[in-house]
Amino acid sequence: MNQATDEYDVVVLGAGPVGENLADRTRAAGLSTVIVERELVGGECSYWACVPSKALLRPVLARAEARHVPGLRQAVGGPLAAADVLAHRDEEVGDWKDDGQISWLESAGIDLVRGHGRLVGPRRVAVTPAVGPDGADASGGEERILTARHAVAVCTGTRAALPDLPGIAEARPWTSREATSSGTVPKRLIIIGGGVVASEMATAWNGLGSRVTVLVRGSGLLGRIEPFAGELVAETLKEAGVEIRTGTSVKGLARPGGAEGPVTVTLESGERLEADEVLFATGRAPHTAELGLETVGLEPGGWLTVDETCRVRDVSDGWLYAAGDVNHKVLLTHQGKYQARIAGAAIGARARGAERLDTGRWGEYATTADEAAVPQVVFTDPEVAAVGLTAEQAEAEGRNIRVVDYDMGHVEGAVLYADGYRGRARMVVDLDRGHPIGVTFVGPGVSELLHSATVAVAGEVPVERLWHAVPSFPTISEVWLRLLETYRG
Ligand SMILES: Cc1cc2nc3c(=O)[nH]c(=O)nc-3n(C[C@H](O)[C@H](O)[C@H](O)COP(=O)(O)OP(=O)(O)OC[C@H]3O[C@@H](n4cnc5c(N)ncnc54)[C@H](O)[C@@H]3O)c2cc1C
Ligand SMILES: NC(=O)c1ccc[n+]([C@@H]2O[C@H](COP(=O)([O-])OP(=O)(O)OC[C@H]3O[C@@H](n4cnc5c(N)ncnc54)[C@H](O)[C@@H]3O)[C@@H](O)[C@H]2O)c1
Repeated sequence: MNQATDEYDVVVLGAGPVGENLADRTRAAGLSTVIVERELVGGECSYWACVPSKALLRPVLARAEARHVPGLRQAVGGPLAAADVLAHRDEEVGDWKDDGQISWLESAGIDLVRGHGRLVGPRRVAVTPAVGPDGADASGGEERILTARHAVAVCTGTRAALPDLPGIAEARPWTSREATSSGTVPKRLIIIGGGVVASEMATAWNGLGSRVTVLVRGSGLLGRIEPFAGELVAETLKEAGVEIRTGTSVKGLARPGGAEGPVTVTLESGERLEADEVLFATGRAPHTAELGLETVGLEPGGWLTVDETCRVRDVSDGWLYAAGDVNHKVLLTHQGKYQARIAGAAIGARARGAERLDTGRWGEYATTADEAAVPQVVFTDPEVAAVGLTAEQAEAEGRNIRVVDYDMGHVEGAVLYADGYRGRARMVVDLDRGHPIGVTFVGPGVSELLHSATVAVAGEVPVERLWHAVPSFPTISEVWLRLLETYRG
């Protein structure tokens, strides 16, 4: 194999949203930057995760809301036009082609090398030909060595983690990839898992016409969020016809009739369930097994542990960074992009010779929000929007807290938004610090409310000052006023 060598200031591995943002920031800092991608520029998020899932969910949620608006509900009683929804999803992912993203890379002055990248010693990356999504060798056939004067940033993301169950390979289960890219609606779909992917995909495919059964190992949905959120989502899913079985474990799978035949799932109890497809929504595993980590003294296959600037710990000279899903701090696109902005700026500052960076709490070069103020919207019916700590997490940290709950069905803006509005809000206040450290909303239309809570939590806005942040009448945001009134008594 031929070998070509190129030198850059920064080499970024993985062109998902995080790699793209990191490369953008190092370019903005005046550093020559190359990005290596083995599949599609734009990453999992653009083609098999955030974007297609939300394209599938939008009509489902819009219809659910419209069904609660008097005068409108009669117009939206029928089924969704599934073929149109799937076609729109295909458009949103650019038919799984990355031309648009490539022109953006060019406009930003970032070089692209297609292929599988792996470390071959400190500051050195080998890129080997990768098979592109259309089956073609996408790298031009030669191995390239890229050397980095200042930094290598690993932004290689994750893949779906599958449990080791008898028959799982032969059963060819769906992962998040098939669940977000399927061109047909299965008649019967079993979903294994009770987290975010399971809840969103149950909402989407049930809305598109599948008969959905969700098998949850634990006691309910959305275990990392305030319990009332998962409870209301489960209640609404059940009302929409989804079967949810909690405390249920799977012990094996089979697809005896081959690819076209149904799949059988055997439960620990011995009961067998049949479906046309089975989706495993059982978490993520990092893309670090074939990254050459052993050549720089790190264990391959695990999550990369980083400091507050996203610099990988235990690598001498501090030239290796890891941002986004791969460092396991927070598996969310917006938070990975936040890490990318901070890591990119830190790489730039260090390349300019800065000796001490402000990495203190909320400092310019510290990813403090990863610990204190992570926002997340779950696009279920109803939506869930949460930032910061749950009451349980705050108590586990030993915080002196007060928890304030409010039934959003009593907020005039919510009453006008949807007939029979069901929703709840919770604010967790740190009594020693005097500001909210966690806020959770569940209810129709709450996603756009979340940023107000994120500003309050990240800004550490005192409760007394929030009293002067007047929400408009009659919006759902008046829930803030009700929470504050309840807090004050
Ligand atoms: C179904 C689903 C829905 C989601 N919805 C949301 C949502 O609504 N909002 C949200 O914030 N988050 C959502 N997420 C999470 C989100 O997708 C991830 O947090 C995000 O994609 C992480 O970005 P990343 O750039 O770190 O990794 P990725 O998006 O995974 O990108 C990594 C890139 O690196 C490439 N790569 C890997 N190894 C190599 C290598 N050795 N050489 C070259 N290239 C390599 C991959 O091909 C890929 O393009 C969702 C996840 C799933 C599964
Ligand atoms: N809207 C959003 O923000 C959004 C949407 C989708 C995904 N995501 C992100 O993607 C990540 C992955 O989502 P996910 O739902 O796959 O993971 P998750 O960690 O949220 O949930 C995994 C679920 O699978 C269960 N599970 C794990 N192993 C199992 C097994 N062997 N058998 C049965 N159940 C098992 C867990 O108990 C849990 O309920 C999340 O961290 C999430 O932040 C975000």
